[in-house]
Amino acid sequence: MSTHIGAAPGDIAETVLMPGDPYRARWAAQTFLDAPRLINEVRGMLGYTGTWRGHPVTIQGSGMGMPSLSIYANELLREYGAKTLIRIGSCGAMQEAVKLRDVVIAQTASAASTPSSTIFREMGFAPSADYRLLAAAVAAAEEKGLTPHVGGIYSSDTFYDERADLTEQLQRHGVLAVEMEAAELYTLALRHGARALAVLTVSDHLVTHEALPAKDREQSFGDMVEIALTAAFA
Ligand SMILES: O=P(O)(O)O[C@H]1O[C@H](CO)[C@@H](O)[C@H]1O
Ligand SMILES: O=c1cc[nH]c(=O)[nH]1
Repeated sequence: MSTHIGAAPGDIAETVLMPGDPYRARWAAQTFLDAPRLINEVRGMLGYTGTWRGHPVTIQGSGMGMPSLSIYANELLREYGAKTLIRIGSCGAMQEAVKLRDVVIAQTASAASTPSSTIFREMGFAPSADYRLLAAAVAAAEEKGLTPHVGGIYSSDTFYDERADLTEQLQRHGVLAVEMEAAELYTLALRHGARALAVLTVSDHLVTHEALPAKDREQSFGDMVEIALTAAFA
């Protein structure tokens, strides 16, 4: 057990999928894993371990925002020996060409600050995905007949953003989508010699103002789960 995860040491796989929503963790485990079993419910942050095509996989909720993700990712990396962490999250599209329900694969994640920012002092560190995982995820998406958007995303500290000027600058620089965890996940994985990637589905649109209901965010983003699983074992 770690401070925030109640699993026994051998109960967590080296490959961990991390949705923000603990109920998405439950849905994904029950839908895509064989013999999923609950391995964590501390604070209601559900985690399940099962197998996918014979490979052990854990799906553990991260909560919303980088401080919460940082707690779970740190404990998974330091105390449970996780080696591959793939975020499966929702996001808000920032470009007109990125449509509702499209898949976004994050090559880089820009942030104004992360829980790791203080250790870099004056340095603007560039959190980036593991290249081979990224390439495998793109191939897996294309194999499914999808055309994923691949590029930079923005990991924000706010869902209800008040910085229209910042959004505009990020859009000018081609940022595809906004979410709230990937930059810290990438930074922690790089620090601990692990692989990380964020495979996202568009649930909101910052240009058209479309938005999907909560149930859809929890239970309808199956493509990104299958892409993440396929990439992890490619
Ligand atoms: O759907 P999840 O994975 O939680 O991700 C996105 O949704 C939450 C905000 O609604 C934030 O956590 C953001 O990153
Ligand atoms: O951070 C997020 C996540 C989903 N949708 C958004 O608009 N922002």
